[in-house]
Amino acid sequence: MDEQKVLSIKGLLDDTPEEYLSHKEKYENSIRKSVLFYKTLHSTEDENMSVDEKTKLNFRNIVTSAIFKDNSPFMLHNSMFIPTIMGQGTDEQREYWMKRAKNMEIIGTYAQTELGHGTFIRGLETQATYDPDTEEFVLHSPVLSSYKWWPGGLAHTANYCIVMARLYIKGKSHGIHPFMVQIRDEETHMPLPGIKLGEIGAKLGFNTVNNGFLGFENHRISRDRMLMKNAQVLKDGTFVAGSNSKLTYGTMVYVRVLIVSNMANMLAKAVTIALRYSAIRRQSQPKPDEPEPQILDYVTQQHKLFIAIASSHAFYMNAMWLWEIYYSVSLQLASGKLDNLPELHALACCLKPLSTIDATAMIEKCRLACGGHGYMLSANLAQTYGLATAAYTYEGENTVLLLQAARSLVKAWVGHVKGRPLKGTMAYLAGDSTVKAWDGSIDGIIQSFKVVAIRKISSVVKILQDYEKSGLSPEDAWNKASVFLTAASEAHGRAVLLSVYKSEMDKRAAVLSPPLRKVLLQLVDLYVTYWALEKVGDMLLYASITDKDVDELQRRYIELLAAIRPNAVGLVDAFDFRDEILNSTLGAYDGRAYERLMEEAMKSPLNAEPVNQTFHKYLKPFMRGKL
Ligand SMILES: CCCCCCCC/C=C\CCCCCCC/C=C/C(=O)SCCNC(=O)CCNC(=O)[C@H](O)C(C)(C)COP(=O)(O)OP(=O)(O)OC[C@H]1O[C@@H](n2cnc3c(N)ncnc32)[C@H](O)[C@@H]1OP(=O)(O)O
Ligand SMILES: Cc1cc2nc3c(=O)[nH]c(=O)nc-3n(C[C@H](O)[C@H](O)[C@H](O)COP(=O)(O)OP(=O)(O)OC[C@H]3O[C@@H](n4cnc5c(N)ncnc54)[C@H](O)[C@@H]3O)c2cc1C
Repeated sequence: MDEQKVLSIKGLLDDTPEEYLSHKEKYENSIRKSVLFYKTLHSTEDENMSVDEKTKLNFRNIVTSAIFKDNSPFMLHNSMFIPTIMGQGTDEQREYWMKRAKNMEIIGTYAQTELGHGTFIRGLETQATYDPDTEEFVLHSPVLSSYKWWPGGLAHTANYCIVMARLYIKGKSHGIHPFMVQIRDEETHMPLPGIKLGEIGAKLGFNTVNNGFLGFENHRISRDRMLMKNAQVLKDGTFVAGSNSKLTYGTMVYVRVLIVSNMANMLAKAVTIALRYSAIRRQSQPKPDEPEPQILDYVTQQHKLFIAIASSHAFYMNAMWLWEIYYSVSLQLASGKLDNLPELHALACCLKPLSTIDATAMIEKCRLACGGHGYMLSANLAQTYGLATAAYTYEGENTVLLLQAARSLVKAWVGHVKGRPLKGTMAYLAGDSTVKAWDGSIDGIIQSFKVVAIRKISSVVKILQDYEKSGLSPEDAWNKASVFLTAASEAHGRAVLLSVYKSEMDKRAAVLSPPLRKVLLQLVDLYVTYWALEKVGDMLLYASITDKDVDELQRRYIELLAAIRPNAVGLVDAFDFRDEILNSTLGAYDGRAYERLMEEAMKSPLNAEPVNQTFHKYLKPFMRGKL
């Protein structure tokens, strides 16, 4: 990614901090910058790109979107509108729409969630009724709850959008399908007739993404606006179903994979800020005859921050591994081979939740590790948290996705018990389900996490079966057991995260210099040891760990923190974020945090004058008893 080129764009960086702009000004400023950015670095994914190039592009989009401190109103254009055209359009539709979308002749978004439904896609109420007489679809929002609600860029930015709507033909519902809908006039940008648009209001974050609402009043579109790669409606209204109704959910799988790499990037940003600040901040005097130490020398500070470095590496390695699987399954789907789609879906339903749960918690921990200055918006930690925590919810709320993964794990386990072979990332479920004696090596601990997953999956299946034997319906049994179903999915996800991180690092270790290999493998060791201590209950229950082993693990963990300390600043410098991307008074490379805090403070509009006009208008009369 040519950051120099991006950062050389005049006007891209803010003179007035966004914090002091109004809600409306923030949006307008973000549009201004997005246009500048795209004009200079306009690039989108090309279907002929190699896996590596595609992944770099996704990373590039993620990194560049960081410039905005919040996300761009163009975000959905890149991350969902274009991927949906690519994944759901016929060759002809792709040919036409990809050209317009890539050239930014049109700006799109992805409108699926409604005021009344987000998780339950099969409950979406927006109607697309086929009229064979005119060969058109009539889009209609029958009730308020059917209004599209949330899509990024929908309010004032996009002039087209993918609408996920329920298809009706001759009164019969044929499920949810994607429709390309023009929502604003390309010249005037006015909403088209029968279309109501607006903004949903201020949020915890994402305040420049222009999330909006969309309602239809019998709005007509031509038949060729249904994206018909996976299912078709013929002129006479004949419906031709796709090979798998879930193929229309394909964009969500893509974004879930993208989110894992995005979490690696977000966490890397936050720990760079917090760790650099911890290297310059001195506080307290544990040794009376010595100067105040860097707070980075407090082991508790190392405990808060070093796991974030290792986790960012772990998410990155898992994301690159998952991208390979995504692209190979996508190629298989293109040739009609569907049998690896369930595994990809299950993996994305584990890794998206775990990476967002961990990243959100660790970004907040990075903020908390910076004391009062971490609470300043100019530190850019709160905003980073706001962006990350949104990913807990969007693209499939985490609980819901973990339950989806549990569906696959339960099916795999029941099949295994009946003698059906297990494959891919679930093959280990056929392995040994006991740990005779604790093995504290990295591979031994990873094996213990696999045993924990096996035991949690097998025990929750037993709970389900007992409930069903007692007369409960499968649905009620499932709901009753759902807390432990999500726990089983989390255990599987942990086992995958750990084993992929280790194996991907091992692959790379061979080409690393010995000093670099040593440091990176220390991070793997730290990650595995940290999680063994975090999940010590599971280790006691299922992995034969003794109190002596725990004591040994704790000492190893402390030694690892000490071993990593000398390289800690180098490890975050290696993320190679430029100051403009970090956008943080605390994280700048030169370490001049106090000067930057003061510089940013002086940009507050309140500091433009020594006495604010409210003194004469309110305070003085009030203090003189005259109000
Ligand atoms: C200028 C700079 C610009 C920079 C631009 C780029 C910046 C990029 C930065 C960051 C990257 C990320 C940013 C993305 C931003 C996104 C914003 C948010 C968008 C959204 O949120 S879009 C809406 C997302 N909504 C959801 O995800 C809804 C979640 N719900 C569901 O997915 C489904 O309802 C469900 C899966 C929970 C249930 O579906 P359903 O009821 O139909 O199915 P079930 O009965 O449960 O299962 C049946 C069966 O189907 C299988 N199944 C389900 N889903 C899938 C799937 N997706 N693929 C394959 N198979 C699937 C399921 O396993 C069952 O199988 P079995 O019967 O068990 O065999
Ligand atoms: C910042 C942001 C950006 C977004 N951008 C877009 C966008 O561009 N396009 C778009 O279409 N959507 C977008 N969304 C919407 C997002 O996809 C939905 O918010 C998400 O799918 C969750 O749906 P919901 O909000 O309706 O919550 P609900 O589905 O109502 O869920 C609410 C809560 O109920 C519980 N719950 C729900 N279902 C189950 C279940 N089956 N089992 C157990 N518990 C359950 C969970 O605790 C869940 O958190 C965005 C959301 C956010 C926050």
